[in-house]
Amino acid sequence: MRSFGKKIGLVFSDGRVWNRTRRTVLKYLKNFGYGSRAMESIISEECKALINLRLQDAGTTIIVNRMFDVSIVNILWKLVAGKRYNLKDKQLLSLCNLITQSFKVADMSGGILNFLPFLRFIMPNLIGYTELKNIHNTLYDFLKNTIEEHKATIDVHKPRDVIDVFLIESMEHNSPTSDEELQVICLDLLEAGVETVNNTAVFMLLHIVRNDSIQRKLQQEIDAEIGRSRLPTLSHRSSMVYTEAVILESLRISSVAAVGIPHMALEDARIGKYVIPKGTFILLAIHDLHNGPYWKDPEVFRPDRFLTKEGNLIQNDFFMPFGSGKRRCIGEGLARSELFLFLVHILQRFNLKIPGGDPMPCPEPIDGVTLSAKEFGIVFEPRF
Ligand code: HEM
Repeated sequence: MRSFGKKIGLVFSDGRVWNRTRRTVLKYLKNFGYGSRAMESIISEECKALINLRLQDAGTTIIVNRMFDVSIVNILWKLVAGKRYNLKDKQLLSLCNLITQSFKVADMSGGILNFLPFLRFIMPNLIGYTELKNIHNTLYDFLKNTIEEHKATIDVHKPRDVIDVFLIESMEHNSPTSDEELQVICLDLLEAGVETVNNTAVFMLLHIVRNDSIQRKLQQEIDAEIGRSRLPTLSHRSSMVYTEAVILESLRISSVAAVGIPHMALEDARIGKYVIPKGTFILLAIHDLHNGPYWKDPEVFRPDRFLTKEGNLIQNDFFMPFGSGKRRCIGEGLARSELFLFLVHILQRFNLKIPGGDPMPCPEPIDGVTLSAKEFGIVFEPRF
């Protein structure tokens, strides 16, 4: 339903289609700076724009739940579609809103629609089919227009972005990527890359605003390593282990990709006393793994659990927010760079306060394809 009745794209495909698509997408993203200094400067520009926006509304209550959406799309879209949107752009905000809505209609198992698909003929409204269909139609209209605009202005000798390279490849080869495939790949990147990072960043702010001492410690590290006038860069990461530990602890306690992305057993298998027949649909219980007894006090937000006594970061086999193995997330590097730069830019410039009269924001998540925080506000108080 999400991919024109075919198993295409990156996130929900498998076998040869998946293999080819994953390799090609990564290659093309890297051609346009993915994982390089160019990527860092794109993230930095978006951080600066976000800080300017927060300076304009400093001192007032900001509902932060969708605060990073447009910045994150801009970072990804600069590589994929060569485009940037104003942080208040109405069309983009409404598209992000649609993605958020679609992530709440179902969960990663696909919900009732996935297990009893015939129900879409009997009660399409009740099981969310109609809503999902409408949302996907609008998202695909947007992507189709974006691809058409590229076709109209393309110069085959000067590809501008990932969409251009896919189109040129299609013109030059016998087994081209169809427009439908390209649309699904773009949707995969948007859906996998925006909600996950936004929701993690929002949970990170939530845990920080709930814990004054953690906020102070972060600001002390920022002041000591970067100061107030220098621009934060990714090179500061290696010396800012407490900040890194706060990011890891946010990824642990509020694991937004709670059950990862569905896998399938390719062969009959046995795990302990369980037999997993070939073809079984499998979800990873990432959120449970990260909040289970191994962590001793899993319900406490305690970044120090990721630090040794000497202050080095601890690698942990029980920690896999980006999955594991061949299908591991392709956006881990980007997501971690975004989380670091968002956090450091914000706390360099602002104290985060719970608005007077508001209760402490609640870390209990809302269920969905990715977990999200319940609505809460923050006052951004300039530090200087
Ligand atoms: C905090 C942010 C993120 C989290 C927690 C996250 C988590 C995950 C997880 C758990 C998986 C499934 C891995 C598995 O099955 O083993 C995954 C897959 C994926 N992620 Fe992310 N992700 C994040 C950000 C991103 C970003 C920024 C992008 C965009 C570039 C992205 C693109 C993808 C794609 C395309 C896949 C499917 C890979 C495949 O099936 O080959 N993710 N992610």
